[in-house]
Amino acid sequence: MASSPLLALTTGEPAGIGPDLTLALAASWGTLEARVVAVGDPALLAARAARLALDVRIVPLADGDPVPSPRDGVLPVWPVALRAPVEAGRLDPANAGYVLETLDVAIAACRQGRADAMVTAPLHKGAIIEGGYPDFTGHTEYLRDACDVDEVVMLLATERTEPALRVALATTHLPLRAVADAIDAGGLRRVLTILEADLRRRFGIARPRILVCGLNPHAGEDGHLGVEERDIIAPTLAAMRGEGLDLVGPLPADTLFTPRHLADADAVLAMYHDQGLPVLKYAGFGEAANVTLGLPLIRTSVDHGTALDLAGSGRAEAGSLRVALDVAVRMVRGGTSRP
Ligand SMILES: NC(=O)c1ccc[n+]([C@@H]2O[C@H](COP(=O)([O-])OP(=O)(O)OC[C@H]3O[C@@H](n4cnc5c(N)ncnc54)[C@H](O)[C@@H]3O)[C@@H](O)[C@H]2O)c1
Ligand SMILES: N[C@H](C(=O)O)[C@H](O)COP(=O)(O)O
Repeated sequence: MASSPLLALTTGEPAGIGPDLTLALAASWGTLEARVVAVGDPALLAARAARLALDVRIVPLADGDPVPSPRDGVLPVWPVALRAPVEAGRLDPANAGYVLETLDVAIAACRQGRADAMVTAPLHKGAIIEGGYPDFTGHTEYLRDACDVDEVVMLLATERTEPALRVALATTHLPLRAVADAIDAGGLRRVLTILEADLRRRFGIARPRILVCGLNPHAGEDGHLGVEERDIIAPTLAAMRGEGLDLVGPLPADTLFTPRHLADADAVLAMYHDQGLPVLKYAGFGEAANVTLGLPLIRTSVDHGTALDLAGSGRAEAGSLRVALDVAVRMVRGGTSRP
């Protein structure tokens, strides 16, 4: 029998809730149809397990050791050494290099065929930047550069809604002031091309219908409240419709996210982070996954951040990490129409 998919789970910011959530899942893997190897510091994980009173045995693996099938109370680990001691809830930028090394280990494993997908627990962007990586803006952009591709697309998805809600972003981690300048026809075309292709390839949707938000209030009000819809978004959508894509818009974002529009949509493309993600998180926080499209590997993540206020408390909820693992398994298996 073929072995189940192998997921490399990076444990994220060591002072945050990533270690806690990883351990909570390892205490009881449930119906997970995959093997999981955590990527992180074994001593950190053992200390956090003790603090949380979780009965989880940390099993560091050496290069080439097989990753066993999941067993409750056992967490296999590909070891990466912390750079500085960790106190739950207190950031130390000295560990920026540690966090990035966990990503590098998982990326290499996926690219070399030693893992089928990577799943990432949250990191703290500010701590990475202050730790000596001033250009860092997030996993999404780091993966784009590490995999040497020009463009990637951030998509968050939840099944808590009916139908499932998937929201992709035309721009990711940018100051709001820079958003309008970042929207151009070439970039929008690249994002839509990746989104449409990966909805087919990774999610098994034969002909995805994508709703596209305008940038400005009321989608620019015919050019009276902004010109990006008239000059960039509408012409790009028209051209790509002519190439066979099922694109609707640009629609006013305030009413796009209503049941009438969403009923037959496979995804929404929002123009910027806080146009799309608050809606997705309002609908599905704790039961959503973040997926990076356009990569030569599969990467999923949680829908939340490092929650420093909860680290080490036992009060962080592992629902989104569990969804991220399940979505990765489905993507490895060649896609599904959901989520
Ligand atoms: N995938 C990722 O790596 C990722 C995702 C989002 C945010 N971040 C980063 O995390 C850091 C903190 O971001 P933030 O404060 O905006 O968001 P956050 O998600 O860390 O916290 C927002 C609120 O949600 C709560 N919360 C978050 N996760 C929870 C969980 N699993 N269970 C229960 N409550 C939870 C927190 O306690 C807090 O009240 C930032 O550096 C941000 O960039 C990383
Ligand atoms: N934009 C994401 C969210 O709000 O959930 C988050 O910042 C994570 O981004 P990366 O996966 O690029 O780190």
